[in-house]
Amino acid sequence: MHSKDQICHEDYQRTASWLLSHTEHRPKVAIICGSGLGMLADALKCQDSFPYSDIPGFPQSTVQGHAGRLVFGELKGKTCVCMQGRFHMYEGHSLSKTTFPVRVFKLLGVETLVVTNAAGSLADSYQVGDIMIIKDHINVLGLAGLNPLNGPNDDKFGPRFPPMSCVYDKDLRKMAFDLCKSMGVTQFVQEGVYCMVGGPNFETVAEARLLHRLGVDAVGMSTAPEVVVASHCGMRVFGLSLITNKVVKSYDDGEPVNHEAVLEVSKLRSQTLQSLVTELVSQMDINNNTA
Ligand SMILES: O=P(O)(O)O[C@@H]1C[C@H](O)[C@@H](CO)O1
Ligand SMILES: Nc1nc2[nH]cnc2c(=O)[nH]1
Repeated sequence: MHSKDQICHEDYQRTASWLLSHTEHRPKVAIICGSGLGMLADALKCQDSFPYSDIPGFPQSTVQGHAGRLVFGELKGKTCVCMQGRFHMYEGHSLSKTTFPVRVFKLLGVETLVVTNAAGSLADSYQVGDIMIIKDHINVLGLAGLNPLNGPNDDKFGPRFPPMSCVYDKDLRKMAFDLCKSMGVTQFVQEGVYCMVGGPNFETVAEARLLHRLGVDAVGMSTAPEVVVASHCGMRVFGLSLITNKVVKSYDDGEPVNHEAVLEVSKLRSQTLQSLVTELVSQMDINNNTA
């Protein structure tokens, strides 16, 4: 490690080598679980799991609803690695630390990243409990110059100036929507734009109105940096937001949100989300090389 915030290729390599020597799983898909969505990992068979505190170089999870475990295993015969708990900038991590696992996954051989999050809705037609397939994102922090790719570019991962105009894979989005049809759940499935803000406070009414006018459908405090880093190193990306609350856009009514309520709603759709992600991974066109 060079300085507190600067992470070099060897740091990622060291963590990846440690993991490769502690599990025989060789994942092609990585799944990042959002707040209260850690149960996605419960569907993995033949699990090897590691608390983040045991993994050299890994940051620690500090948020309730993020267990802080890396779980390797199989979803319908496809080898995956699942983060039960992610890292947010508001916890005090640098953006390069919050995205550290994504580059480690790349070195493990992961080709597809599935991101999930809990988010508040701005779109008037959305309901609490809706699942939003992420079509695109607005990275407020990135627009303001806070980007995990800041600093010297690591050409071994990707180019200095990566495009971001088609990040969320169109085929996977269609596959997910078709799966939702066959599961009979399209009445609560949406497709929309996710916006990442820094948090940890939820939005003021004026901020909510601004985001709404910008075309944001759902807002949260994560995901965009992970997706930027994954896309930079050539991974295919698929994302889901679970709408846990409606963001208050009025001074006269609306229930102020809190994290406990967010976690409570996550439970409501846990089974559907688990089935959707499992089926999606099982239908993905990936070569499953086991060690
Ligand atoms: O990790 P995610 O983005 O799912 O977590 C969301 C955003 C905040 O961390 C938290 C607020 O309840 O949930
Ligand atoms: N920023 C933000 N993040 C969330 N995560 C879950 N709900 C919300 C919300 O309303 N706003």
